[in-house]
Amino acid sequence: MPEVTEELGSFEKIGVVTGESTHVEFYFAVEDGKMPQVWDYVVVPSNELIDGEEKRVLVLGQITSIIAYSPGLTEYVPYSVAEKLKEAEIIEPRNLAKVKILGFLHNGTVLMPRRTIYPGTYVYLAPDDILTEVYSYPEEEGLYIGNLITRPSVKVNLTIRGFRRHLAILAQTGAGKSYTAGVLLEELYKKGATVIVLDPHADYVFISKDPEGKKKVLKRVKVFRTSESTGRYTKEEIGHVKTFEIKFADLSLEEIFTIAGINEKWTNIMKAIEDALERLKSNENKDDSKNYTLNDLITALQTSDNNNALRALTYIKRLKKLKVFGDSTTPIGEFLQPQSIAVMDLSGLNDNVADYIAYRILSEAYNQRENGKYEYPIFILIEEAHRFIPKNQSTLSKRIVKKIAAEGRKFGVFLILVTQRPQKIDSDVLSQCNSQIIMRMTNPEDQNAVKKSAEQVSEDLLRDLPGLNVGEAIIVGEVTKMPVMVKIRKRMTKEGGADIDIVGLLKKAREKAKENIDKKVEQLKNEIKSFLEV
Ligand SMILES: Nc1ncnc2c1ncn2[C@@H]1O[C@H](COP(=O)(O)OP(=O)(O)OP(=O)(O)O)[C@@H](O)[C@H]1O
Repeated sequence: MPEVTEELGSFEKIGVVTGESTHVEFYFAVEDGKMPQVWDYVVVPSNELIDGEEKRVLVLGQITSIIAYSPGLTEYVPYSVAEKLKEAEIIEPRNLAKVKILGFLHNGTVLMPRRTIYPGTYVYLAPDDILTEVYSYPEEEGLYIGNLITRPSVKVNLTIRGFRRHLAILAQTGAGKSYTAGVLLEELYKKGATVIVLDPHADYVFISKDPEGKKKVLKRVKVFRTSESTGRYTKEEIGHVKTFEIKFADLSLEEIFTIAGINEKWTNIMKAIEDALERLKSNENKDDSKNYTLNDLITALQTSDNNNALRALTYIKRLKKLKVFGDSTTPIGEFLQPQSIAVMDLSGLNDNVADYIAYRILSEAYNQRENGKYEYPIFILIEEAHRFIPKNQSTLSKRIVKKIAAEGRKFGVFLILVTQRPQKIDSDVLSQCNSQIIMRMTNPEDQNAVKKSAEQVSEDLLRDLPGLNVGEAIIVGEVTKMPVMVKIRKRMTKEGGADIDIVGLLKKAREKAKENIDKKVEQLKNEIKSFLEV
């Protein structure tokens, strides 16, 4: 921001501070003829003590409401008087604007003022170049997410450094969460990130293609599916799809216990399974000692004369429902490549299967970083996060997501959680997300859940949420220097989950219905004709 000198003369003056101010908000009387918009940005000069030195600074604020009134037309003016004032043209409408202070820039960081803005201070519309400076970062770390809602000419960047403390994208359905997450994926890819996407609705399976689905725009994208999964889109529609599978014999004993839901206190059951596996291993010739299948284990338990083996069977049989066991294990290395996006398409799978796959991929990816086997940071995008980390309910993936939320930043594993049900998600994990992209949200319970999870989310901000349009977001937290209201930019890649074209599809349905009737009529005519000919 420029030093505050007389050059403020080139700024557009729009009012004067009036009434009572504090260091967090002030009011100003809007100059006649000026029409600022709610959510637009203003600057006011002020004095601050910085490192023991008095400095003139420009404090940036955002207009949170504008009250229009007329000194003559008070609430209780009867109609007859109001009409006379109007006829005499002495209404004199006035605007009073309320401003929330956002802070001032000092050496690239934002500081909050300690002094109140004095009544009588001139208020200026914040020039574009000041706003651009506030919402930009060096090329290496800035992610271009969109433009200011009130100033489309100002680009808004987020800092990739803010992802160290995880991010949540929260909004009601249809507000534009997946679209926004897609924009983030494009930006993360440009920066060289390794991204794993858990995708229950196949919203990201086209992320490699341009919006028309014709050209490949992101080169290193892989889409995985289990062999039994039918998915939302066909393999031909997506292009290349890789099979994700796990060889049963590759599971450790602990993994078998965990996924079968065997409590660590049930030592007899655990022992029976361990013995059965030992028998399977020793039965096989040495070369294929790791070739036994889940069915082999079930048979081994069934044929055992040990009662505990029969008890174990109930739990082991549950694993059959997982339907991810195949001839080999997809190595985690397939998901972890520098500058790449790996999309695990979970569409069409039931909750338990999706949960197990999420648990397996996240645990392995986390281990790779924890043990220093993979050297680059990993970003994990979890769509429909409430399904994997529900409140008051335990799932396999919840344990590992909680671990990543608490310790991931130490090892360079970062979460991006996407959900339309903030109230249904584990509140510990949500509050570990130090940045939020919040879009339209009208449900008060969801608003409250968001408020509880993030200290930067104020009542003011919650009040604004229902007023956001599709594709507009409020972004708070470590990814931005100051809270910001953004119109998310256009995607350069194809969406998977775009809203269906109801009008177009219904038109096709009518045409199809007519075609069916015409066919039927034609058929009847032919039948009558052949009947008459007989
Ligand atoms: N920034 C944007 N620019 C243009 N169109 C957008 C934008 N954001 C969202 N849309 C459109 O709005 C519709 C809903 O978006 P999206 O599917 O991302 O919403 P969602 O919040 O993820 O919904 P759901 O919870 O149902 O998955 C889509 O058709 C999408 O194309």
